[in-house]
This record gives sequence, structure tokens and C-alpha cells, in this order.
Amino acid sequence: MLLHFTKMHGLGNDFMVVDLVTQRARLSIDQIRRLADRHFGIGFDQLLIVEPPQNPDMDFRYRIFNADGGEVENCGNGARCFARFVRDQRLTHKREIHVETQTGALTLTVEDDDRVTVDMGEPSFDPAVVPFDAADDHIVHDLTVDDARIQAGVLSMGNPHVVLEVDDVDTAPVARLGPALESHARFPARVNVGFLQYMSPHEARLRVFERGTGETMACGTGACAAVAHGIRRERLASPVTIHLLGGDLTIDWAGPGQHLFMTGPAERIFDGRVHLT
Ligand SMILES: N[C@@H](CCC[C@H](N)C(=O)O)C(=O)O
Repeated sequence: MLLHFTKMHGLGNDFMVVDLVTQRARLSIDQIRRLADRHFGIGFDQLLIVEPPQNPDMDFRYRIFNADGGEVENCGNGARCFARFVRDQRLTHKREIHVETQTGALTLTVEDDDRVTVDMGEPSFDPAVVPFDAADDHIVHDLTVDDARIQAGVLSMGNPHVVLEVDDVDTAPVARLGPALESHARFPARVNVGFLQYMSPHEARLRVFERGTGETMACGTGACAAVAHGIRRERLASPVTIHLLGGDLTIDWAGPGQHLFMTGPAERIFDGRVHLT
């Protein structure tokens, strides 16, 4: 069958977006992996699926698959592209869009300058929610990786994140520690790994090794997790500009118990059709 799709990106974190409101299709893990391949397929970090909502109070259901074919709970850059996509496709005219995800609901607001603000909900530091094998919630946890001890923040933005503070993201051991932590035994659902460099209370740099994808140009939930960790550590203060490899995001968070907001761009690259085999 022929499947219509749109290629989009949020700061270089790229997506294949498929409308399953007006099309019918079911994609297997193997098909997703083949489509994600940058040489033999379309190439993307995540596949985003637009579906009708199950809850009638919501506008759409938002499903996310990593390049390895695994379905995941949340994707921040994807959420901004999702908002642009459903409006461009005239699936809605709303500027405030309510979407259900695997772990809850997100509110997406398309701003006058076409950037999108996502209400990401409350970060959770509860190890059981992440999930993370630890008895208590600590601001910083000790972890052993390859016989070395490191300290890191651990939290959920709907999906799991571990945040390591580094002096310089350019020389951070992303390629070594990223895969080692992604599959660390204390993260039973695996984890996204952020490397955070503080620059000032309102500015930081970040690289993210994403679960199921590898290092990306930007990770929206990773930026939210890094800022929530930095604010809890009293090293950052809202609002924070996060510099990622692909560009900047603005994160606002008033602290524990409050919702966190992420604002940034969403770009359409091209539309296409692919034969599903
Ligand atoms: N790129 C994303 C996160 C996508 C999901 C993540 N790799 C996971 O497995 O949780 C973002 O912008 O948040």
C-alpha cells in the first residue's frame, strides 16, 4: 500500500509524521526500523502518528516510535511538530490543541510567530515513575558505570531521563556513557541520557543520547529534564535558554508541583508517499 507522510524537524530532531485520521495503516516494528534507516529508508529519529482520540475531551491521540521501532511515552520536539502538522493538514483550526499520549495529556499552543509552546505537565522525580531502581528520591543519585562512580539527576518527563552535569558538552563522553547508561540495569525501561553544561542561571548547553535512537541534534523532553534538574539543584533559574546541537529552546518552570513549559520551532521539510512492504 501507499502511505502518505510528511517529514518534519524540531531543531534537527527529525520525524516522519503519518496521519492515521484520514488514512488506514498498521506499521510493524520491522517496517518502522526499515523506514527509519537513513540509507535504505526515509530516515528519521522518531515516527509520529496522528490518531483520533480515545477520550472525547481530547483532540487527537499522539503516538511516538523511536528509530529502533519501540513505542515510547513522550517526545517534546515531536509535540511541536505534531501541532504544526495537524493545523497544516487542516485536521484542526485550533491554536490550543489537546492530545493524549501513552502516559497522559499534553496541551500544545501555536504562538503568533508560529513557534509552539508545550505544557509538558509536572516533572516527576519519583524513582517508581521513571522507572529507576532506587529506594528514595534524591536530587543527585550515585550510579556505577563501567566500574566508575558517577552522580546524576533522574526524572521522568512522561519518559525516563538521567542528567549528568559536565564542564564542557563538546568534550563530554556522550558516545561512551550514552549507550552504557541507556541500558543500565537500574533503568528497567532504559533511559535517555543528557549531558548538561551550566553557562549562567538562565542559560545552559545540552547534548542528549536518546533511548532507541542514539545522539540526536536536539531532545525536547531531554531539555525539559535538564532544566528541571538544574533548577532543583539551584544552578538554574526560570526561564532558561537551552542550547542544543540543532538550536535553542526556552523552558519555563516555577518549581516542584508546577507544570513545565517548553517553547521552540517546528518545521515542515517535505511531503512524500512510500510503498509499505
Ligand atoms: N526526541 C524526543 C524524545 C523521543 C523519545 C525518546 N527517545 C525516548 O525513548 O523516550 C524529544 O524531543 O523529546
